[in-house]
Amino acid sequence: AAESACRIALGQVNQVRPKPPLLKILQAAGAQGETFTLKEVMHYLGQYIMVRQLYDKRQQHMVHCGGDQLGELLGLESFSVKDPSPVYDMLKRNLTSAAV
Ligand SMILES: C[C@@H](c1ccc(Cl)cc1)n1cnc(-c2ccccc2)c1-c1c(C(=O)NCCN2CCN(C3CCCCC3)CC2)[nH]c2cc(Cl)ccc12
Repeated sequence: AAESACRIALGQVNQVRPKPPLLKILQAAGAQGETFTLKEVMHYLGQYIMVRQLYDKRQQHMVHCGGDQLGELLGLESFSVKDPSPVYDMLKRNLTSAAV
């Protein structure tokens, strides 16, 4: 109890550890370190899409990731940011809890 309270105090909880293929993508978007909050993972994935210009300039909610490492991880050619489920499924496969 004391230790978990300490972790909460230090903001250690809800950190996740991306697996290597996902970590590489986050680092390409400027991420430092090996554990992140889910919010940070989403931020860096968004940055990655922007930097790699993977979003459709005309339909800006569409992401065309076929041929990119992101598409490999998602197992998709394209997806809409309006339907985050494929991204959450990918994160379930590529994040481990860093709590321990
Ligand atoms: C709600 C949020 C979201 C977040 C998670 C999910 Cl699974 C879906 C949706 N979202 C809404 N549009 C986007 C987006 C759209 C196009 C290009 C880049 C990001 C995002 C994404 C963010 C993000 O951190 N978003 C901050 C504000 N965004 C507004 C859109 N802005 C751009 C839109 C295209 C034109 C340039 C600005 C960038 C900042 N992170 C993501 C990561 C992925 Cl795997 C997919 C999409 C996003």
